Amino acid sequence: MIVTIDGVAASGKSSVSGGVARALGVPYVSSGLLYRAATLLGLEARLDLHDAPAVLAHLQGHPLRLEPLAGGNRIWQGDRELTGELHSTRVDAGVSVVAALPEVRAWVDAQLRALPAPFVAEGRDMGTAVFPHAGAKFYLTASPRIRAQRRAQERPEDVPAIEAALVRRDELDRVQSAPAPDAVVIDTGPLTLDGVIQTILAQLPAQLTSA
Ligand SMILES: Nc1ncnc2c1ncn2[C@@H]1O[C@H](COP(=O)(O)OP(=O)(O)O)[C@@H](O)[C@H]1O
Ligand SMILES: Nc1ccn([C@@H]2O[C@H](COP(=O)(O)OP(=O)(O)O)[C@@H](O)[C@H]2O)c(=O)n1
Repeated sequence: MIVTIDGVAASGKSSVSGGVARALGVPYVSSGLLYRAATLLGLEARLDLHDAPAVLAHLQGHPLRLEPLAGGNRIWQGDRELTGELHSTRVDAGVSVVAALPEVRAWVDAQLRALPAPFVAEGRDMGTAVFPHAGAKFYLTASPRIRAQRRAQERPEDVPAIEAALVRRDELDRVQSAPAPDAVVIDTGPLTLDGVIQTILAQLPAQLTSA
């Protein structure tokens, strides 16, 4: 059983996926961490992030391991844990460039498809490209201002700067970030985190919640 939760930047995907996954007793899978880790490695190696062969060769030489736990995902390169370094402003600024490289997307998709189900998968294209046969699909939205206000709790910049960066990233991510035709779209703006989680749980097919 796979449930997909896609959506725009800072719409609540990872917090909501964690809550849904805990309620179902399964792990969640944060696909964005793989793109973020690929970006961090590329920045550290001073690669041109537009250079697909260079980024891919570097990834193949420095394999990443995603640990999809219900309580929060962790990601490793060899013995080094990268998780705490992935939500910086510099990774935010570079990640959409790396995520636009088809070779990197194919590499990430292969990592994700190798994970053992059941799980909740969150990202941009979980319900469209990666797991089109998922048992239930959701897509989260909220206005840029609300998302920036939420993210301001986690970043040093002020709300207008965060909002501008989110809008720019939404634009760069637009190609791979569209709701699946069979996804339920949820505007999280007027809802609490728990409200979003309960909305999703209430819409899951009975066979998923009893599995
Ligand atoms: N519906 C909501 N109401 C209030 N805060 C929320 C809601 N959803 C998410 N948040 C908060 O917004 C921030 C961004 O959420 P996060 O799960 O990291 O989003 P994403 O994975 O889409 O980037 C977190 O601080 C989270 O607690
Ligand atoms: N399935 C995915 C997940 C993330 N991404 C890319 O990775 C970036 C970071 O995604 P994320 O989900 O960790 O971060 P937020 O957008 O939630 O801040 C996105 O801006 C996309 O460029 C993607 O292209 N496809």
